[in-house]
Amino acid sequence: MKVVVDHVYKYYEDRHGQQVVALEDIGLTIDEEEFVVLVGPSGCGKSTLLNMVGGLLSPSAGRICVEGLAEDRDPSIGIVFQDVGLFPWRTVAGNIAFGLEEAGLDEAERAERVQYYSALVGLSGFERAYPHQLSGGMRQRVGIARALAIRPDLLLMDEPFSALDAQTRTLMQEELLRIWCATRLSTLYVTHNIQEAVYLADRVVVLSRRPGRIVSVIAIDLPRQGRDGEQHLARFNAYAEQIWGLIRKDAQEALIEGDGG
Ligand SMILES: Nc1ncnc2c1ncn2[C@@H]1O[C@H](COP(=O)(O)OP(=O)(O)OP(=O)(O)O)[C@@H](O)[C@H]1O
Repeated sequence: MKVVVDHVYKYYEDRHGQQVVALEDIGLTIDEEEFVVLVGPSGCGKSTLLNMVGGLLSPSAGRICVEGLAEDRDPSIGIVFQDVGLFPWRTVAGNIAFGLEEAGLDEAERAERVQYYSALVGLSGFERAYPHQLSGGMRQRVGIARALAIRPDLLLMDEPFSALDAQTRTLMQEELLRIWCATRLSTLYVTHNIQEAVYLADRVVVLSRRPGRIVSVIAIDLPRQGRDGEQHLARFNAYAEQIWGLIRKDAQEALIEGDGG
């Protein structure tokens, strides 16, 4: 499935009732089996754009549509947020099965999917554990399994690893890449972290400070496996520097003026 974001604007009202332009004239596609990463300074509208693609917010102007769905139906969308929002009273299996119950799958099919997706995210053996018994990285794995278990047409991830410590984060990026290669879902991923963007993306979309506009779209022409290894280090770093060069001034200004709050 392909997502087309066509001349999209988003306006908010600030606390004085003034109209604020959060996003301006956004044009973007997420192709079939493509991993697109959004980066930009704090408050540039990354989450707003992701939420609009996910249908949680409406554009103020412009349109977002999908192409290439086999049947005439609304797309199904899996979402993973930074705060994974597991139900504390449900086990890992119960959390993964939640969307499947909503979708009316019978018990046998639910059990099969729970088993498959627990294994895919590396949680086999933890199906009966409760969220409080898991580490932060494991909770994110549950969130990913829950999002994938509904077999979505599109995967949206909003800073899913930003609350994790640096080492766990690195491991989870590797895990995500492995999982993504197994599913190859069209994915939109938001992050502040430029290394993470270069590591994961087919294309990195750089947004400017408010009003958020697309400053640049950078195709990462590196192999998926071993992308950050010795062999590709110089090019990996060159991409990261290029992106940081595009964001740096805006990020400094956002820091001083306190955007995003
Ligand atoms: N409900 C709202 N009402 C008013 N303004 C809002 C609302 N939601 C977001 N904004 C403003 O719109 C802009 C974009 O917010 P958004 O959260 O999408 O940015 P972001 O790039 O995801 O930020 P961050 O990187 O800090 O998470 C910000 O200036 C924010 O303050």
